Amino acid sequence: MLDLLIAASREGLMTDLDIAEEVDTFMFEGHDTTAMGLCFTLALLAEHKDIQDRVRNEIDAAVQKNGEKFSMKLLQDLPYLERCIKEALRLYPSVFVISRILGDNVKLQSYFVPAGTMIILNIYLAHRSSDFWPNPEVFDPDRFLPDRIRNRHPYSYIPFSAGPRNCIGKLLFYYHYIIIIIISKYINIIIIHIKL
Ligand code: HEM
Repeated sequence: MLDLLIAASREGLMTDLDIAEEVDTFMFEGHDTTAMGLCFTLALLAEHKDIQDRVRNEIDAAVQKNGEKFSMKLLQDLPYLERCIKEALRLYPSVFVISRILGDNVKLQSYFVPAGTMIILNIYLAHRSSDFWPNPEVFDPDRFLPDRIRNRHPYSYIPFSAGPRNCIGKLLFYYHYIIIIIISKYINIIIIHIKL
């Protein structure tokens, strides 16, 4: 990736500042988000032993079904784990606020918001709003069962933002998580409370 950016700069297509901004985007949008989300997912599994056991059983069954081979097919055959990851990102969205500057005037119910206004979108609050989520504070992966998401507001769950500038890494992160959780299946995930 860096090689491509440097090659583009040699052709005069990018400045050093452009390259620094791209590196910054990938370090923070790509690395920090994934690392934080994974920590929260593992912490939630540690706190909910019953759910952790169900994940472990699902992985065991899928590994056996796939002839003990670790393949893309195996990674796509773990619907309960997928729901756990989605639910962890609902409770702890790694990017909890985003902002936009309005290009046009917007009418929001009785509010008129003029072009040029900076809008702050609080993803954390949307994900914990009881308008969209019954018992919003509870870790319940089955909220993401197909028949329970069918009528959900399309913007009530936006850990990867939405629209043209949404996250380009939203599938890549998923496979990182699954692989790490499959590996950690072989250990018991527990939380150690350290008193400082
Ligand atoms: C749990 C993991 C991740 C979360 C929660 C996440 C979340 C987000 C969010 C909310 C945005 C939109 C920011 C905005 O609208 O202002 C975004 C953008 C972006 N993400 Fe991710 N991300 C994750 C993983 C990744 C990974 C693994 C990569 C890279 C491989 C990545 C690369 C990017 C890039 C380049 C953008 C900017 C897209 C643009 O501005 O057009 N993200 N991400």
